[in-house]
Amino acid sequence: MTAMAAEVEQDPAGETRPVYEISGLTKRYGDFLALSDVDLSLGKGEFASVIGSSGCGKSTLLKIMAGLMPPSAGRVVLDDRPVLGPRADIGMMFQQATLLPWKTAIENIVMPISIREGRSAAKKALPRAQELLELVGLEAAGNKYPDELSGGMAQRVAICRMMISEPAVLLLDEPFSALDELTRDFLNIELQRICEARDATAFLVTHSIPEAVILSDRIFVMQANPGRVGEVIDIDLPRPRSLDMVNTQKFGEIVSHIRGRLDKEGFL
Ligand SMILES: Nc1ncnc2c1ncn2[C@@H]1O[C@H](COP(=O)(O)OP(=O)(O)OP(=O)(O)O)[C@@H](O)[C@H]1O
Repeated sequence: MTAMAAEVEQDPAGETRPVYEISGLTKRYGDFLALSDVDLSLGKGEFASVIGSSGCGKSTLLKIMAGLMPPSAGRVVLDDRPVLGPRADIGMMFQQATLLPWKTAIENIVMPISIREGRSAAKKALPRAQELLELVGLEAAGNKYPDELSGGMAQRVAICRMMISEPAVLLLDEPFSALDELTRDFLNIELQRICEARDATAFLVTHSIPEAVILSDRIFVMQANPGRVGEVIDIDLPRPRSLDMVNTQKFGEIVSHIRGRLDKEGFL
């Protein structure tokens, strides 16, 4: 971030400006209370994760944040505008890359532009797509089709597709959980690098405590019945994070603290 951008993004107290503000969020499915009075805000450039037992409402929260589902009560505001439906400034990534098999990698990356702004805008975005491919180390793979890519390569193409619209926020629903552990570790470090390079704000749903700790500035620990934020944990490990940090005492302490919180809620 440049010095000027830093001035714009920080308030006089030095706090990072919130880009996402969620207040009093409640979601009912019929009589079932899935989320109760969730408040959270994300600062510009912050990486936050949400972790919690199965069924505590993580995906529900993410879908509401993405504008894919309305809340029963409460507000979601992104960059001072209420989120009332899907928006170009919200990037999403799921467990499966869901690339179109009949399009090349680079054509898949510009697909969101093509849908929103038409084919000529998508053509103009090709050099930007190539830059993104370079950012994820796939500069030679632009003309490959999805069935010629490994699972890890396909997810890196999906990262580029998410980034092409320069979203203000990235909503990540267990994006690497279907991949083998080595690829997953590698892509987590890649994701950190990309977020830092773009000063992106990210919100990750994960079932992996170490993954949440290695990536996050803050972790929201959710509790179930009804789904709510039980604890917010600041992760003050230095950045950039590296995989060898998992062997440090501090990392171990943070992981066991979170595990203790989740065990009480029936996690694992
Ligand atoms: N469309 C729906 N209708 C009724 N109940 C639902 C619906 N979607 C989710 N639920 C319920 O709401 C609760 C929260 O679901 P959600 O998928 O948000 O949890 P989660 O924390 O993401 O779970 P997991 O970690 O298993 O993916 C669960 O008890 C689920 O059964």
